[in-house]
Amino acid sequence: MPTLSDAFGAHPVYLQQKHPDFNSLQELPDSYAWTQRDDVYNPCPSSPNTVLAEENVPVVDLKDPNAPKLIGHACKTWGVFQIINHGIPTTLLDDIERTGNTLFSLPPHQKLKAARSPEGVSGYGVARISSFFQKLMWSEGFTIAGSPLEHFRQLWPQEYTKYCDIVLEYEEEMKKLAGKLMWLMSASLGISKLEDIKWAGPRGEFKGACAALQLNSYPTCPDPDRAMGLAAHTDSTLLTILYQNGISGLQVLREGTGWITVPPLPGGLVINVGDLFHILSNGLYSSVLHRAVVNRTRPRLSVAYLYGPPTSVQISPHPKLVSPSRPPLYRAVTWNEYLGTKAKHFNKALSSVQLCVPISSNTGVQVG
Ligand SMILES: C=C1C[C@]23C[C@@]1(O)CC[C@H]2[C@@]12CCC[C@@](C)(C(=O)O1)[C@H]2[C@@H]3C(=O)O
Ligand SMILES: O=C(O)CCC(=O)C(=O)O
Ligand SMILES: [Fe+2]
Repeated sequence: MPTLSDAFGAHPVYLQQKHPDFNSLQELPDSYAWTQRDDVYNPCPSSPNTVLAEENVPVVDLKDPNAPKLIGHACKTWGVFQIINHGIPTTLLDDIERTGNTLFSLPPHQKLKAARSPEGVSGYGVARISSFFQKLMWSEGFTIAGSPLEHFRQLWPQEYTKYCDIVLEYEEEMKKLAGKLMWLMSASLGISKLEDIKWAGPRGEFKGACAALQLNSYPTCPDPDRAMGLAAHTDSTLLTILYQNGISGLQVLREGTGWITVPPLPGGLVINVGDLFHILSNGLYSSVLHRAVVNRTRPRLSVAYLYGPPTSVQISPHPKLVSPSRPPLYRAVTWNEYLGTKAKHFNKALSSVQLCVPISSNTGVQVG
């Protein structure tokens, strides 16, 4: 079976790998100064700025007996929600945060020893989506797909096993949580039997699921209003579980309203609906457009667990969500194929696999 690491072989991304030492800059270099024109994929250019939210991203307590219903409503109306009481130990969240902080605090030459290659997925570098923009983003990232061992050995020749263990434990816990969320989100669409999702396996544990871990660092910025931490995008995943340290920066686009900040909650995790779940739900749940902004005084760190199916499993609109009045809106794709599409078309990837668009929510369709 192909691995996530094979996804970009056909679509290498050549990026400037050398970052300035962010902390030494007193002024924002022009190459990092974004104007509205640079934010080409922002669908909301007339209100590019944050809206003081009258509405907040829903928060769901996983111990609440009403959680399945609340999750369904959040997915349908927002495409994103936060969870609390999810069972991930705070100590593990602290450990992964410390791992990220230690990694990004290493000297630039050390981090570059673990640089991501143009054809690769894993390693240190600028955001993969940078190639779609003229301006640079005020962030650095480290992607882990498969074992982090070789890269971590380069970063920390003495103590790499300690950090590997933390990453492995974090991935294991995230995988279990992602499986639970998959059932909660699917059940809210009426997909709740084991045989409804074949790749979930005989016990419904989604054992073959694939995932990547993305550590994002957003250093303090001398001119945050003109900088961009991570430009607007949707994740290509089924779902993403995002941990943010105590510092704000994540924003989601609320249709008709604008960019809304998702405040970090102590011990909370943000769940994004990704493009593959959008396809699976036949468009009933939309993947959420999100971005990260930066600030002048407090360095921010986020850790995204990007969760998807086994790379060669075809994801298509679920038969239970398809009817004569609502034919399949998307063609079947594997995650690997879709990552390739995303590497080529970026935010137009979803529409590039669209077969037709609904004219209204319940009636007919229009061929796209
Ligand atoms: C599995 C993956 C999803 C991702 C590409 C990747 O191979 C690993 C990094 C992921 C990430 C994180 C930042 C935003 C994003 C769009 C990107 O450029 O790299 C996502 C990718 C994605 O979801 O498509
Ligand atoms: O840093 C954040 O809040 C967002 C990160 C993100 O969107 C990603 O890693 O895909
Ligand atoms: Fe994202």
